Amino acid sequence: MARSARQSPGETATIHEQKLTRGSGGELHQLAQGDIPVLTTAQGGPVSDDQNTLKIGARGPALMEDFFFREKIFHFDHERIPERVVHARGYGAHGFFETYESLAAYTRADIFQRAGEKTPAFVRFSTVAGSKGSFDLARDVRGFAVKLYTQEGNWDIVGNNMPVFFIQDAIKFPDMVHAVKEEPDRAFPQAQSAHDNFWDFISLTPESMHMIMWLMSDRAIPRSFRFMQGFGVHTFRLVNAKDESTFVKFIWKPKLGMQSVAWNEAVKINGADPDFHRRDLWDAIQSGNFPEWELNLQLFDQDFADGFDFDILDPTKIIPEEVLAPIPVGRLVLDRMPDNFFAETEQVAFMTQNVPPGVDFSNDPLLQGRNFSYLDTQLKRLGSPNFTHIPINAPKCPFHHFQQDGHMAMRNPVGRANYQPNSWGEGPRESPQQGFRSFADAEEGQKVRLRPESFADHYSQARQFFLSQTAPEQRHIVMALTFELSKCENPAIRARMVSHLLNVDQTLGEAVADKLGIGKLPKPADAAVPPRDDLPASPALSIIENGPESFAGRKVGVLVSPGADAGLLRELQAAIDKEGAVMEVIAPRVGGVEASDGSWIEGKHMIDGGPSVLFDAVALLVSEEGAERLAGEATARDFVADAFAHCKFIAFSAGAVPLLQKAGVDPKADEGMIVIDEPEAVSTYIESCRKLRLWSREMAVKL
Ligand code: HEM
Repeated sequence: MARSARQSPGETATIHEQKLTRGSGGELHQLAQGDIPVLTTAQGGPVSDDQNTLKIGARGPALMEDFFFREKIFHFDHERIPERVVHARGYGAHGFFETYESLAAYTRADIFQRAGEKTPAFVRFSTVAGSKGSFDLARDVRGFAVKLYTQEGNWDIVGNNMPVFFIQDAIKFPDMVHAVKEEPDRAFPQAQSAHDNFWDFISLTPESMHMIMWLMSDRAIPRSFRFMQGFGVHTFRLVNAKDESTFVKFIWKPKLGMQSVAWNEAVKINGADPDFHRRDLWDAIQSGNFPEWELNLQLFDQDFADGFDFDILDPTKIIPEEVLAPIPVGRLVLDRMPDNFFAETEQVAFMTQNVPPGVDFSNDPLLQGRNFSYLDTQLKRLGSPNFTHIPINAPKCPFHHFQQDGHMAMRNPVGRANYQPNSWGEGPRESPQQGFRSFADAEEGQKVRLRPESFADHYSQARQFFLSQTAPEQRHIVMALTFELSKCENPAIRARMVSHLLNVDQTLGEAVADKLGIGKLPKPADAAVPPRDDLPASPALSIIENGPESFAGRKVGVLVSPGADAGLLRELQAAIDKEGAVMEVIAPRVGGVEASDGSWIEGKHMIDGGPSVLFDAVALLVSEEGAERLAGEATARDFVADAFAHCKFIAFSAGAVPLLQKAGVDPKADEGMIVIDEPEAVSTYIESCRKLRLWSREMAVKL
C-alpha cells in the first residue's frame, strides 16, 4: 500500500507569547486545539493546511485538484459587490425609536399609536460624492437614512443632514451626480465638489442656490454624525383612520446639539484620521454613550400650504421653524454597532417607497422619482430580487406573500397555494382595513413635461439662509465658496457663480468676487422671478445660535511630557468625566511618561499620531523641561498652533509657556487661553469648553 507524503511538519516555534508550529519552508501554522474549532471549507470539510497549495513536489506546479484552494480564491474573487452609486461611504448602527404620545389623530401608522412603544431601528450615515474608501471629512451632504422595523413593515426615512436638495425634479439626478463625482476623463477629484464640472452644472442650475448655501455652510463639515440634524426633505403625508391627510416634514434633532469643524481642520483631519466620523460613532456606542435624536414633525394642512410663501412640493424650499414650530414626537437611540459591517451596513437597502399604512407621499417630483430609483438600484447592488431575505432588510413583523424563487431565495414558501385567489383555504389574503391605502387625492390635468411656475423662485430662501447665519458662519460660507471656485480652471464658471451670489446677497457676491480676484463684478444672473428681500431671518438655521451649552459627548486631548503634574491630570479627568466628555492623553511616546510624583501616565496617542484636530479642546500638562523639548518638534508646535487657529479652548500649565511661544501662540492672547495650575481653574476651563469654540478669535488667526 502506498504511503502519503509528509504534509505538515510539526516543529514548534515561539513568537513572543505565541506558540506555533513551523512548516518545512519556515512558514508558521496555528493548529486547532482545545476550544478552537477546526477550519473547514464552505461545504464543511475539515482543512489540514491553510498555508500551502497542493503541488507536485514542494517546488512543483499547483494542482487543479486543490479544491480547498480553488474554493477559497473563488470566494475571495467574488467578495465585492457594487458600491452604492451615491452615498457609497457610510457607517451604520442599530437602535430603537420610542414614541412619546399617540398620534392617532394624525396617522393610523401603528408605530405612532401607543406612548412608550419601542421600535427597532437601523441608521446609516454617509457622505454622497466619494467612493466607499474615501475620507469622512469631505465637504459634502451627509446621508441620514433611518430604517424603522415597525409592526406594519419597514418604514425608511431616507434623509440628509440638509433639508433641501440641489434639484427639483428627479430627472436631473443623474446629471447632478455625474457633475459632482470625479470627472470622467481624469477620474479625479475624489470626494470633492471643488472642480469645474460641479460648479459648471450648479451655475447653470439656479434652483440649486438654496442647497449651495447649505453645502457651503458649516453643515457640510460636521464634527460628528452625533452632532447633526437629519431631514426627510420632502413633504410627506400622515393619514389617519378616517383617511384624513395632514402634510408633514420630518426633522431629527441631536440631543447633544449641533457642531461642525473648521475647513482648515477638516482638511487636516482627513489626513490624520480618514475614519474620524466612523471612529467617533464606534467609540461613543462601544463606551455606552448612546447618541440620541428627537424626531420632530412639522404638521400642516392644505390651507397652510395654500397660504405659504413657497410651494410645499418644491424640495428646494423649507418651512422655517419660526413659521411652523416642529413638534417632538419620539426619540431615536443608537445603542449597538453591527456585528459585521458588510452584512448589515453595506447590505442595508433603504427605499423611500417603504412606508407603513398611515404615511404617504406628496407629489414632490423629486420624491416621486426616488420612489422608482431605490428599488431599481438595490437589485443592481445586491444582485437579486431576494434582497429582502437578507436579515438587515427583512421585516421584523410577520409577513406573508407569494413572491418566490430567484437567486439566493432563503425563505421559501411551504404548502400548495402560491397564488390567490385559491380554493385551498390557504392565505395570505388582502385586508382593506389593515392594508396600505393611498390617500385618495383628486388629481386631474393634461399629461405634460412642465415645471410648476410656483417652483421658479431660486434665490429668496438662499438669501434667508445666508442672512440667518452668525457673522463667523457667514465668513465660513464666503471662504468655502472662494475655496471651491478657486479650484475651477474656467474663469467663466467662477464669474457665473458670482452672478448668482449677487442675487443671494450683494455683500456675499462682492466678498467672493474680491477673494477670487475678479476685478469687474459680473451682472447679477437673470432671475426667473425677482428675489425677495422681505423674508425674516430664521435663527433656527444657525448652528452657533443653537449651541448645546454643554461639552457632553466632546473630547479633550491632553498633551503630557515627563514630569507632568499627575494630580492636575486626575482633576482634569474627573471634571471631564463629570461633564460627560472624554479625555485622551497624547505623549511624546505612546508608552507614556513618568509624572512628577513618580506615577506613570499611559499615552493613548503618540504626538505624531494625535494632532489637536482630533479633539474639541486641548490641555498642555507639560513640565518646563518637557515643553522645551517638545518645542523642538514640529508635530508638537502644530498641535498647539492648530488648536489656537481652530479657535479651541486651550488649558495649560505654567511649564507649557515655552511650547506656546515657539508655536507662535501668545499665552495671554484671549479668554480661550486658560492657565490651570490650580484645581479650581479646571472648572473654569470646562465651563469655557461648553461654548465649543471661541469664534471671536477667528479674525485674529485669519482661519
Ligand atoms: C431629497 C433628496 C435625496 C435624499 C435626501 C437622498 C438620500 C439618500 C441617502 C441617505 C442615501 C443612502 C442610503 C444608505 O445609507 O444606504 C441615498 C442613496 C441613493 N439615492 Fe438618494 N437622496 C435624494 C435624492 C435622490 C434622487 C432624486 C435619486 C434618484 C432619482 C436618488 C437615488 C439614490 C440612489 C440610487 C442611492 C443608492 C442606494 C443604494 O445603492 O443603496 N436619490 N439617497
